[in-house]
Amino acid sequence: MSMRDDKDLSLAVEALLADPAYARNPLRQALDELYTEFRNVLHQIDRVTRISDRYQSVTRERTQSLTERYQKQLRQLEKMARISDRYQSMMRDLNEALKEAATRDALTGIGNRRMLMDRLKAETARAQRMGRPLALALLDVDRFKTVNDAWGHEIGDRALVEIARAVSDAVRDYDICGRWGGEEFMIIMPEIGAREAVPVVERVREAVAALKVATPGEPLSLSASFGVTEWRPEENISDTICRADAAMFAAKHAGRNRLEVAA
Ligand SMILES: Nc1nc2c(ncn2[C@@H]2O[C@H](COP(=O)(O)OP(=O)(O)OP(=O)(O)O)[C@@H](O)[C@H]2O)c(=O)[nH]1
Repeated sequence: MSMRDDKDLSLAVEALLADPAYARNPLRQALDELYTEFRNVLHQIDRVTRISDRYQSVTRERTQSLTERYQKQLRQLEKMARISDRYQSMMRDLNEALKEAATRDALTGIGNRRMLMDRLKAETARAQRMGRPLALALLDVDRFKTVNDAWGHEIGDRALVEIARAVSDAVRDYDICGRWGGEEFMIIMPEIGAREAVPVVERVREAVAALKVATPGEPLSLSASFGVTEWRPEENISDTICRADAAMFAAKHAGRNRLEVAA
């Protein structure tokens, strides 16, 4: 029954009940009771409808606010994930830079003593595993104190930079060179023994001797003494280094600008 029918029926029933002509009609009492019951039912339906509407609107609001909160948290999480990604990539770059700084010599730009030690460990392990030889050379610049004394520390530094470049350029692609400390450099030569290392080191010696470092006066010539040896299977790397050092001192005593081999 539509709202309109409902209203018309109510009006009709009320008119019938109010009409004195039907006051004694035996059906009037039953109609009155039925009508009262009908009004009560209508009233209850109305209440239930209003409660249901209110419940629906509360539920809608709650769902909406939950969705909003969820979206907000999602946005915050996305932002945090972006920040974390950026932070991680910064940490990676920083790590790389630190690693680079920790293994590079600040003055000459070639590897430092730490890099040399790392590579020595790796190369001896590899030589041991593959049963291959490994040669090592130590280079000490001759009378370097006189360079500093005559031209000052700055020109001394420039000379070291040029020596580092000359050594790097003269060795083979797969050789490893670095600054061992002060005016000392090391060359690690995988896959060859001391005897085969001689021409390589001789080339390095000639390259250093050919350098002409600019000074306010005459260009400065330099030379270096070399000790060459090879790693013996099973031996500790510090023993190999000691042997190369002793050979280098022998080269100094023999007149400098030369190499000595300790097989
Ligand atoms: N300019 C400069 N000089 C350095 C550096 N590191 C070490 N030296 C200098 O290198 C010189 C090494 O001198 P010595 O060990 O006495 O030996 P040398 O004069 O080279 O003589 P021999 O080794 O006997 O041929 C010292 O004067 C150090 O101050 C550096 O980074 N820059």
